[in-house]
Amino acid sequence: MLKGLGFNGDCIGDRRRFCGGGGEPVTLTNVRGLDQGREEETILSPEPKAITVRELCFAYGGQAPVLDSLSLQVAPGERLGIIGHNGCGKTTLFLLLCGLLKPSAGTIELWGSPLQPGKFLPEVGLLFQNPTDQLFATSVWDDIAFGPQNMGLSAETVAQRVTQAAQLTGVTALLERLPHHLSGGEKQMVAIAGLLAMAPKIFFCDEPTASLDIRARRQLINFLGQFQETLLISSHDLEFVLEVCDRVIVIDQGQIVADGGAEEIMGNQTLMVSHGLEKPYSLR
Ligand SMILES: Nc1ncnc2c1ncn2[C@@H]1O[C@H](COP(=O)(O)OP(=O)(O)OP(=O)(O)O)[C@@H](O)[C@H]1O
Repeated sequence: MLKGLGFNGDCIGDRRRFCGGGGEPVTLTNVRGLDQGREEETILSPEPKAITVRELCFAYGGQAPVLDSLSLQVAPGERLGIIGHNGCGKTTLFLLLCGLLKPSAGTIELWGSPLQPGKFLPEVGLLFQNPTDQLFATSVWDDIAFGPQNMGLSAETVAQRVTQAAQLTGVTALLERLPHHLSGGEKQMVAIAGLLAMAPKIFFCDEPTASLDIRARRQLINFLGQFQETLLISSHDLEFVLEVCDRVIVIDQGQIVADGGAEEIMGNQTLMVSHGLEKPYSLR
């Protein structure tokens, strides 16, 4: 869970600066396909991991470590579910991976380059647990446009990005509305549209189904099912994780205690219970 943005002085900068994106048009299916330079590089040399974390440690303001020598690799295009009991450090890990928190020790690389905490990350999108944390403009259009505008794109390109992102997330009819008058599910889809408008290459979703009803949850599953970039989802909605993610890690006591196929990990009753989790109903 996100405990506000006052991270005892460990938090770096403004969240909107980090909900960045790449330079490509917004589509669910062709974002990587459009990136021909990267395809050519792939032929010449193996593509670096999207995320490489080595011995990552973090503690909030002199408290006990939340993350304790955690190491992780995520391949480009992988869909990784992050599960664990309340307070195990899932949100903290996302904030570190976005450069919003600075590690106490250890290293983080995105596509083979060291992450510099506090630096603008044009290709990383973080969907906050509470969509209200992400919306602040006086119209949905302005909210979705905020990111592309801050990337220095032309007014025409910004308008295109807003239109495309709104279509992809099904919020076109809401574009003139006040974000704070929307329902929880509508806010969530608008927040996603705002991130997509920046064409992120890595998308972190923190508890994305928390405020969604069954229909909106299904819409999100369908949506993320088509998303082709690297996707990391932290959630207590294990059925959701099962549907969207291929791989799952379990975090406990600051470390990854299990890592494998989603069904393999979440179907293991002993493992799940021993880390304060329950086997999803559909795997019983
Ligand atoms: N700003 C903060 N200052 C001090 N401690 C914090 C802060 N934010 C989180 N914590 C603590 O760090 C630990 C990890 O919190 P975090 O939100 O990362 O866990 P989580 O796995 O996302 O939890 P949940 O499943 O409940 O959302 C918790 O013990 C929490 O109380």
